[in-house]
Amino acid sequence: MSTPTHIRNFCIIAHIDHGKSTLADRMLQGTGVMHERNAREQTLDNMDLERERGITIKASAVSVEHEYKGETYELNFIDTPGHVDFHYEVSRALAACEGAVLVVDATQGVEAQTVANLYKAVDANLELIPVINKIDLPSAQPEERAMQVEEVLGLDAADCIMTSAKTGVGVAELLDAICARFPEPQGNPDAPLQALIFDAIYDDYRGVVVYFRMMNGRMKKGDRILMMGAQRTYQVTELGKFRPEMTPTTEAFEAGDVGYMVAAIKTLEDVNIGDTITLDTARCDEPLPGYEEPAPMVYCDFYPSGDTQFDELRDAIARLHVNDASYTYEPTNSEALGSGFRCGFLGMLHMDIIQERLEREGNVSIVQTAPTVTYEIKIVGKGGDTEVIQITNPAELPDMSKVKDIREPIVAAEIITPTSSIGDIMKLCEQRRGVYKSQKFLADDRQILEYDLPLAEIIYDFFDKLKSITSGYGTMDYHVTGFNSDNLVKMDVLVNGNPVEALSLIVHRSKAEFRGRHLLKRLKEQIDRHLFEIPLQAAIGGKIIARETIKSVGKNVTAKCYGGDVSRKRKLLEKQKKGKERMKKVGSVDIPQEAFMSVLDTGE
Ligand SMILES: Nc1nc2c(ncn2[C@@H]2O[C@H](COP(=O)(O)OP(=O)(O)OP(=O)(O)O)[C@@H](O)[C@H]2O)c(=O)[nH]1
Repeated sequence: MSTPTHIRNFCIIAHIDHGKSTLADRMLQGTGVMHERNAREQTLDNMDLERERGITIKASAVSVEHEYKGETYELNFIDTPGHVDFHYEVSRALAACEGAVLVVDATQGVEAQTVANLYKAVDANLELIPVINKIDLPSAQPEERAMQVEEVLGLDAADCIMTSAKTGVGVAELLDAICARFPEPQGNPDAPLQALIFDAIYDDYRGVVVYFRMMNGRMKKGDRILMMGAQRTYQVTELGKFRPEMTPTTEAFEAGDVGYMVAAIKTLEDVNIGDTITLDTARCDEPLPGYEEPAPMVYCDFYPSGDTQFDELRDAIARLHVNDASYTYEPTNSEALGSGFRCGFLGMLHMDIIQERLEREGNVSIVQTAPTVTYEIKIVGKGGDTEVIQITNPAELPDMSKVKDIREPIVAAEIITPTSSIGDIMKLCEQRRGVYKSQKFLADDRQILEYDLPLAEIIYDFFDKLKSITSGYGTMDYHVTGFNSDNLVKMDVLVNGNPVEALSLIVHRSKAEFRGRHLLKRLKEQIDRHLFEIPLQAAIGGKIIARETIKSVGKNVTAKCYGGDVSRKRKLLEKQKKGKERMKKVGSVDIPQEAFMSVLDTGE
């Protein structure tokens, strides 16, 4: 393997869509790993879902060689996601690197996640190279953006490298700067082995494939290794590099190297991202610091639907968890919906992605319930003592006579918006029970607004609202700071007289009636007419606050096609069949998947 003086480990960070993945691809071409002709677009976004959505979900690693001043350097780089839900992936990537390339779109400038990711890199003590990308675009303002990088981020404007990931301009200069400016990895190859697990995937044939960064010592094929957290030993059967496909090597890995390892690991729990690998025979004293466990913010239930059995869903969830340990799951049982899993996610996009990956990669069909946040509940125990419990499901709320206080998670939000939208954004924040903190002028007629907001008020549609108010220019970053009590109540929803726990939610009292009425309207649209009339009711503590009725329908649903149009009739039947695959029966009423998501539309 290369000597540490000629290794550079770095990651690429940026606000979403500023061009990280495209730039990473260009760098692969620039180092001759891929030829332009046969380059598949976005090589590193290798999940189908990533290509379809045009976003990076998982960090991915690649090793390339680059000639600089007549010498060969090995560059190990990790592409990271930009969306706020995937900050956790970014932090993980940073811990395996000495440097970070910070990409800023020359047409957009510094955005909310540019700032957030920069802070993370600085906290991790990484050297930074700022890059102004997309300079080929007519609206690009590279010099102004470089000045903004200096003024807002405190990095030297003169250090910025101007690139176009589209045309390749500046990419060679960037590769040279990486060799020249990023420090070589520290670490002692003669010390006991310490390797950091920064990612893993499950392969049906080879078991868990572990992605790791060597911090100290050496590792080679045949070594008996110990996973320090799990306290399990394994024999390494394959070591390799990402070029960008996994490519086995027979050489030993040394401090500074990045690669993957196969060791016939079939027990998923034995591999924990952030854990330290050492040699079984010459163990290191201490594991590496590892990662801070990310706290899930949003919870929902997954139930098997259609042909999927509970066991199949459990296996799919456990397997995907190896690759993304940031979601949590535990079995749950609902009277109405049967056996399923209560799962926790880092945000709404994360939840969507996991659900879609489970269906695609795990081949299961899922009915998902409405997402909610965690609540802290102060309850009065037996002898009058108070106790605080956390619930992740409104259905778990204890009897209200015992509840002293309901507290909800609060986030500190940083919103970057054009000055022209500032009034409307403030109105939106106030409507969402936000508390104003500060306002700062940024540059080129934009402002940074800081608000404390209840998480429950922003997870659903806040981001869409922000985008539409600012014609797409507003961006936001946030992190949870704590819990606050407020006038919160639980709202139950009854379908045909049966309370459906999966539809109940905790809302602010001042909004309960409005939300209840709106939710029932949406449910009425989503639930098909049955042979009988279905009353829908929203209630707080037994008191009905809103009601709607779904009228009954005759037996033949196709009757409304007036007999004539055969293709339309067929389409309607097909639609019904498809809908049924993702349906849950509550009492005698079929509730489709969409109905469980009705709460996402707050109507505000
Ligand atoms: N004109 C132009 N377009 C670019 C350039 N770099 C990237 N793009 C385009 O910008 C869009 C976003 O690029 P990505 O590479 O997916 O951005 P990203 O930062 O990886 O996005 P996430 O991974 O989702 O955070 C794509 O449509 C790219 O084709 C560039 O230098 N010039």
